[in-house]
Amino acid sequence: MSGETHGNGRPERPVGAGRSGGAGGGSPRAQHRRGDGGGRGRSGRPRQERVSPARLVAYDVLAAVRDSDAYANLLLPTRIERAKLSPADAALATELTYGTLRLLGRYDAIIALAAGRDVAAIDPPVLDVLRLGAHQLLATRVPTHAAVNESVALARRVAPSAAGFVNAVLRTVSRRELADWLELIAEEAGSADAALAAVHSHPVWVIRALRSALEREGRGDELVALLEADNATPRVNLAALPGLAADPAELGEPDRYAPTGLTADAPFDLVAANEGRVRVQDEGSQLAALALSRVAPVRPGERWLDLCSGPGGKTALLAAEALAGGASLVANEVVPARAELVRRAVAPVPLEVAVRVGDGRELDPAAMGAEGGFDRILLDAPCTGLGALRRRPEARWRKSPTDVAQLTELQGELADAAFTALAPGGVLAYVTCSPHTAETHGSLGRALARWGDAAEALDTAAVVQQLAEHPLDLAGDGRTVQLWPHRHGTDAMFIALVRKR
Ligand SMILES: C[S@@+](CC[C@H](N)C(=O)[O-])C[C@H]1O[C@@H](n2cnc3c(N)ncnc32)[C@H](O)[C@@H]1O
Repeated sequence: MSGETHGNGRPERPVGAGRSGGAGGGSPRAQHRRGDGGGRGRSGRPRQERVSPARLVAYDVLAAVRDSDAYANLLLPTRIERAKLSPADAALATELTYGTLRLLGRYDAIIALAAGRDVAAIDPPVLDVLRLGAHQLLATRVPTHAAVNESVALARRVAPSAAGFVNAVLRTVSRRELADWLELIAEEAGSADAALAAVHSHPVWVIRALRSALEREGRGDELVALLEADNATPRVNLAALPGLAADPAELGEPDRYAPTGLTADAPFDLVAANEGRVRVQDEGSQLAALALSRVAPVRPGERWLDLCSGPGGKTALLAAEALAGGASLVANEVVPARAELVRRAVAPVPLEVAVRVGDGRELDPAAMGAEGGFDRILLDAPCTGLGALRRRPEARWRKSPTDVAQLTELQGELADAAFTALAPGGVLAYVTCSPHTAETHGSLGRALARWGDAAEALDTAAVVQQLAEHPLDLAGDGRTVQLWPHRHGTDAMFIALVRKR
């Protein structure tokens, strides 16, 4: 990790001195005027130095995330393919992109100190070059000279007149170890939460939401472990569709909890060889789908609904379970492109899964082939996704508390529609990939209050413990299950099973 090869001397002057002057002196715009970005050849034209293709791809994705709200996990693979990167370069591009996006809050605090100015005063393309450079210097084994020189060369391409500024800021960054910088940015922060936010690179409101979710379990002291887990690269976890693929133990290393889950040395080869019957899927997502399919033995002819199914990861697992038990399955999704992904996800399962494109709040079970209602409904509700921050590196910077208010309203409406569409005796699984208590206990608790005696909260923990391969360390009264990245190695999935009386 950090500090193995880069210089660790002291800065030539205290970082605080940068407050007035900062590295490189003057604003990047002033440098544009002075032209101390250098980088002109004899012809007077800007020099085009070679930048490694991996760094170009990483910069390209950061720029698209910034300018076009792109999703790094969707864009990166296509950019890697287009640039024909070797496996080693693809791994570097992935590390640089994901690492920089996850730790962007930390790097911005460091860059602000090193540059002596707020990052808002730095042109966005220049800032992205600095963030990429800071990540290489502070979190990778890239040698200092390579990290700085490549960043300066990149700056010459995307913001030529700021090359000198980039050089100066990154040289300042390189003069301290990561631990020193973390101490400094914590000291500079205005409050304890702001210090946690800067050091662990999460927005303050997310830190508070995660703390409150942990404190609800009496485990507030696990906050830092959770923040660290959010910043780590998650393992590539697979699901072997039961009855359609070989057992996890035959394919690789079985997961600790999900009976369908595994890891493998060459996961993508395994996925390709199994043509959709082995899929990439978080272990917690598998447990959520299985909690519904295994809450009780399946009676042949049962009718199941996956209400918010795109892109279809849980639908595929439910489809395999429905096929084995003789149930039917309808998948609903409001976004047509995501419904198409659901169709692709279920294609390898030899079960006729009807995929409906529509708003889950407007359901007519009879028109969907379930006269009298569905026997099992999965509501994997749209949510902030705060439980999957390791997987969606830019997500933490895109969400805001306003989203929570809008989403909890939608969650309540979808839950009411799902409960109405249940047959008497039917079971609803309310699931979020967020541990935010407003989206978990808040949305669920209000729904249960509305449904009154018609609803019975089941012992979800007992169901999940029963199906898991090893006992899970769970908190709470059993009516809900909250999984955690730092405790279970899964996304922070929330699962609650409710029966309609
Ligand atoms: C958390 S994701 C579901 C993930 C999915 N279960 C899986 O495992 O792949 C929530 C989905 O709900 C969809 N959605 C949002 N609002 C909806 C609505 N009103 N009706 C139906 N689906 C909706 C979103 O487009 C998104 O695909």
